[in-house]
This record gives sequence, C-alpha cells and structure tokens, in this order.
Amino acid sequence: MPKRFIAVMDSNLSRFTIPKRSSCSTTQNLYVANCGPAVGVSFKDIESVFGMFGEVIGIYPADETGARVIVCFSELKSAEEAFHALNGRGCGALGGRILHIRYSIPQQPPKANNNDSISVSLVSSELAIPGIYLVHDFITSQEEQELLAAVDCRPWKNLSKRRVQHYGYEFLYETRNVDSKQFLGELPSFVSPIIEKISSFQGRGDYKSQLVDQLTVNDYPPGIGLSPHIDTHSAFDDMIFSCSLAGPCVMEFRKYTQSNLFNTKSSQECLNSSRKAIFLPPRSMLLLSGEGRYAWHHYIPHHKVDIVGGEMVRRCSRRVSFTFRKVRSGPCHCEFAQYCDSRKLN
Ligand SMILES: O=C(O)CCC(=O)C(=O)O
Ligand SMILES: [Fe+2]
Repeated sequence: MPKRFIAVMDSNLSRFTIPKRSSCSTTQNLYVANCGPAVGVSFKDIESVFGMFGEVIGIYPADETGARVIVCFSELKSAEEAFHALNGRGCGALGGRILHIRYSIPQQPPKANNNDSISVSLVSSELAIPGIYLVHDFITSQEEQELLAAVDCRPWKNLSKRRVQHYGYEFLYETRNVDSKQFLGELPSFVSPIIEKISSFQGRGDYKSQLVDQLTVNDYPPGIGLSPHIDTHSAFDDMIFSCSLAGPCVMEFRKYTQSNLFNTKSSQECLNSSRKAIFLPPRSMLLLSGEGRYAWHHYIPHHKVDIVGGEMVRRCSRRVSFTFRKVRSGPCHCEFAQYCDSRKLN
C-alpha cells in the first residue's frame, strides 16, 4: 500500500465524525471499531480486507485509542458493499475479530480552544492517578551528561519529528509492538547505573536482570511532543520507567471509557472529564504501572511554552527520554480488559 494512505499523525484525528443516523446515511468513509494497531491489526491488514470491495484511498486513526479507524473508499458503492459484508461479523482475515462499522463524514476542524490549558501537577501524589509515580533527581547531573554523551555518539533513527534509538528489542511503530524473536542484545553498560537505581527503587535488587530488557531513547527537539497512546498491553509488562534528561516537558494523561465507543459528541466533550498533567523536570524518573499504565493514555502536547504553577516554562532545549520496559512473554492478564489487546474486545 502506498505510504500516503497510512495516516498516523494527530492532525488526522477528529477529521471525521459519525452521522446521527449513521447506518442509514451512506458516505464513502467507514468508521470501523475494534480494529487498529492497538488490537493487533495493522493498517496493511485493514487495507487488504477493505480493498477487496474497491479502491481504498485513505486509512486514518478515528481517535487516539489505536482501536478505531476511518477507512475511505473512492466510491460509495464500495463502502456500502464493505459495510454490508463486514459489519457485526467475525472477519476471518483479521483473526475472527468482529468489526463494528458506521458510516462517517468529514467534519470541520474544531475552533481554537482557549480553555485548552489544565493545571499541571508538580508531584505524582497531586496527579492522583493510581500506579503513576514521579521521583525527582533520580539521576545526578553527571550521570545525565554521561548518558547523553553515550547516546549522542551512537546512531539515531529519524522519525518524522524526533529521533530514536532502540536497545534490547526494536520497537515497531506500525504495530506498536516489538519483534520478540529479534533480540538485539543485552542493554548497554552505560545504562547500568540507572538499572541499579530502578532495582533498588523497586526493592527488587535480586531480580534486576529480569526487571527491564528493552530501552527506547527518544530525542525530542524543543517544543516537540508525543501522540496519545497506551503502551501495548501484550507487548510489555506492567512497569514502564521513563527518565527525562536535558530538558523538561509536561506529560498529559487521558482516560476514556467504554461509552466512548460510538459516542457522537465532539471528542473534546468526552476528554475534559478525565484529563490530567504533570511536569517532568530533567533527571526525574516516571513510573507508569497498574491503572496509570493500562487504562490511561499518555502524551506530550507540542508546546513551546508550558504554564506550570502559574509560571511560564519555556521548552527551549531538547528533551531526551530513556524509557525502560520488559517485553511480555505471554498474554496480558490485567484487570483493564476494555483497553487490553490480549482480550477480544467484543
Ligand atoms: O518520552 C517519554 O517520556 C515517553 C515515551 C513513551 O511514552 C514511549 O516511548 O512509549
Ligand atoms: Fe509510552
């Protein structure tokens, strides 16, 4: 499939909406729920299934969950045929997954919203999301400089807005998973001090070799953020550790509920109810676990300036994060089934 058909950028979110009587009014765009990278269905798979009914001219995430997509056909007839053949039925080519389909229409981009800012917590107790902990000054300035120097003399891989390095296992952005059969080797020795600290922080010194085995280093230019996501449940164990270096950022969290599945309200209305933010200074360590890791989307808004405690904080330097995870060896058994790609969602 040509690359231009696969859209994973924020700017495509909310470009489509579902008409009120969506199963009656037909358009050539289909909103397809229970389908997408977060539930193990790649954009290529979607294109090959829907492509059987006619020319597919675009596939977009319908929202930030990774489990709902918009499939655009060039012709109405193809969308109708796909709707009738696939809606509410188990799709053999997608592992028997039942697709929930509505017709979808393009919508006007929302007007600029001045109420976009929310209060930014400085400590995780104030954030009050179960399982999310922030430790300030987790590493020293000298350790920070050594870690930055180590990654800066290794090759970076360019993504559209930031650069990354992967250790232990390569992270595959299209599936939001790792290729667990392709072990790249032990984590490099320059992160040993950080792993020691993670182990003692967790009181699990005896098991430190088991604690984490995958590292993603992200290098964000000033003002650049990260799209909303939940790290794929089936890909990684419960605890995800992210250490901030060089510059600060504000990380936001959103919790969606199942009732959003076919919600026709504007996404902004749904999101405001459970949206929180925390300031991540350089040298701090963030732990995502439990509910915070499994049920809340995390993301970094693209901002040049953040308002923290009433003060303007400029993001004038790069931010580098070291995210440590443990690749999961069996299915996820979390208690958050509605967000879990190891379970069938239907
Ligand atoms: O930059 C960060 O702190 C977070 C990175 C992240 O969420 C991820 O790699 O999944
Ligand atoms: Fe993440």
